[in-house]
Amino acid sequence: MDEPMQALLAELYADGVHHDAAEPDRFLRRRNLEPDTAALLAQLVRLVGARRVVEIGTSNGYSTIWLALAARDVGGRVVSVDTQEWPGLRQNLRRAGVSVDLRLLEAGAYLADLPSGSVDMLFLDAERVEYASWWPHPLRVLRPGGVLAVDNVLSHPSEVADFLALVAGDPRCRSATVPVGKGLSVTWRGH
Ligand SMILES: C[S@@+](CC[C@H](N)C(=O)[O-])C[C@H]1O[C@@H](n2cnc3c(N)ncnc32)[C@H](O)[C@@H]1O
Repeated sequence: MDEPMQALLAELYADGVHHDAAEPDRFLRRRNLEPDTAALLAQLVRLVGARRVVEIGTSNGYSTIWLALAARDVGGRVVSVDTQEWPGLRQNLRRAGVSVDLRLLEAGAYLADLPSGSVDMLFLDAERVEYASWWPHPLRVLRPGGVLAVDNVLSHPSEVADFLALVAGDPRCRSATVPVGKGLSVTWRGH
């Protein structure tokens, strides 16, 4: 990544931390991904060669930019889903020079409508307690060999426990928790 892009991402992240510290309402905080987690996620996109990347939880586009840069490296694209469009989102994507397919939808409904096996990498970063209610679609939409990544599994274990138990109960899944940022669960979906 070149220096101007590194500087833009550092600026967005610092601005988000500053914004969130002054915002008492959790639902109005940007809650951007930690930079180390974002870097790992982006590298997974490249390693997997994930051309069809879906992100659940766009916020103002911080993690989306990381994912879109990586997807572009492997000739892919990102669809990012959120129930609302956050101030500054389109401007941030424009500044980063990335093109992303934005969907203003409830994620459970979006995933339920996707064809089976149509996604190479799915990243969940939304309201964690809702994930289990989206089952089986988060796994169904992944192609064999695809990857499911879930943030906050160490910071909010009880909120993701039901969902991770569903994943663990599927014999096709091989999962690992990476102690980066707030804890990233990474699952490989086998055949
Ligand atoms: C933690 S923030 C996402 C942060 C973002 N990934 C980043 O790193 O910049 C969570 C986002 O999920 C969205 N969200 C919450 N529940 C959702 C749902 N059911 N469907 C789609 N988006 C949802 C919220 O509006 C919010 O923007």
